[in-house]
Amino acid sequence: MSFRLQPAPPARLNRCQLFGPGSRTQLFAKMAASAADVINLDLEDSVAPDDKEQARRNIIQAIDDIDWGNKTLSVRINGLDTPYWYRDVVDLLEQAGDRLDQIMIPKAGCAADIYAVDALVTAIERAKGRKKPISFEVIIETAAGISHVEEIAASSPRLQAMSLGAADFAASMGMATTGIGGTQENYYMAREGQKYWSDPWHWAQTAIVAACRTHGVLPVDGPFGDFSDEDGFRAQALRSATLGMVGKWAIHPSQIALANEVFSPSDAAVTEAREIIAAMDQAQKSGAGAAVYKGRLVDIASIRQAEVIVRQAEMISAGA
Ligand SMILES: CC(C)(COP(=O)(O)OP(=O)(O)OC[C@H]1O[C@@H](n2cnc3c(N)ncnc32)[C@H](O)[C@@H]1OP(=O)(O)O)[C@@H](O)C(=O)NCCC(=O)NCCSC(=O)C[C@H](O)C(=O)O
Ligand SMILES: [Mg+2]
Repeated sequence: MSFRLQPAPPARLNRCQLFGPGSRTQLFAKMAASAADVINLDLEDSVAPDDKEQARRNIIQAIDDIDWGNKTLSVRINGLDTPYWYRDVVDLLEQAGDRLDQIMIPKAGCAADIYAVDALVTAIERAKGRKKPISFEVIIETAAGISHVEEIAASSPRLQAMSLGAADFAASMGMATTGIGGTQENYYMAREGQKYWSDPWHWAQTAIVAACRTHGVLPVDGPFGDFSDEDGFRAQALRSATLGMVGKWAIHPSQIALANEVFSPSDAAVTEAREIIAAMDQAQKSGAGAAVYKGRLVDIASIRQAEVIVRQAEMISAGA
């Protein structure tokens, strides 16, 4: 381990982030009653320009009026290249109550983007005497964002989570696809007449996970566009979880249970993790640095892997 220790990410559940447009008020109570860990009320791309001001008012009212339970409540503001974002921040921070937990900054391109929002939020919090500091989450969804992913992850102590936004990412990168997440028809290897599909999002996801883990931020997989494709969503989510991401967005209620299932360790995985920790405990007591568990090597690194699973299980049972 480096002299500089890897910071722990925020100890909260982030298995599913459910999105809904700020202009569709009839969805808000359904979102609050859902099984998602995080709610994202949207002011950005799911809201038409003519509806932006009304959507902002809807969200400010709903933050105070609706019982959001113990969910993390986040609002996605407009991008810093638009005329809307500063008013989103000012109105939210000046008019919404303390139930608002987080602001999501889309299309983050460099650390200075987060610095700008932080400066504005900090000034309003002080001026208004807001007691609870607002946290941030960002979306990496541009070529600039992925190029500067590490400086963005390190940009502010307010930053808790970072998502990959596959739709805008594909557009910004000039990728030859209109798909949002998942394997793509033309992204394959060919061998002996057979096609083997690969994952075009893999490298961006691993870059995000590495940046997040370096700076104690939660790495999250973004949207999967085809909400009628359960198998496709599950496969994408399983790949993300395997790479170290902690959760995934849902753009439709049908995706919530799938995300919760994939990003919650199974009972068997938790039992195995506890057994590995116990096996290593025994080994260390007898002076050994490694042990054999179910015919395979486990060592001190296995304890750290197992502890990730046990910690996640403990958070789930504490939140249940
Ligand atoms: C995608 C939708 C527009 C579909 O809406 P709708 O046609 O109403 O769906 P259904 O008729 O199938 O709905 C069934 C019931 O579920 C309720 N519902 C629908 N959506 C939600 C929701 N988001 N939260 C809670 N409940 C929801 C309906 O009201 C029906 O209820 P009932 O009648 O009582 O049975 C819609 O789902 C939607 O608007 N989704 C969110 C879209 C969104 O926010 N997009 C932004 C995030 S993705 C993005 O921005 C891309 C990213 O930035 C990137 O670049 O990658
Ligand atoms: Mg986007």
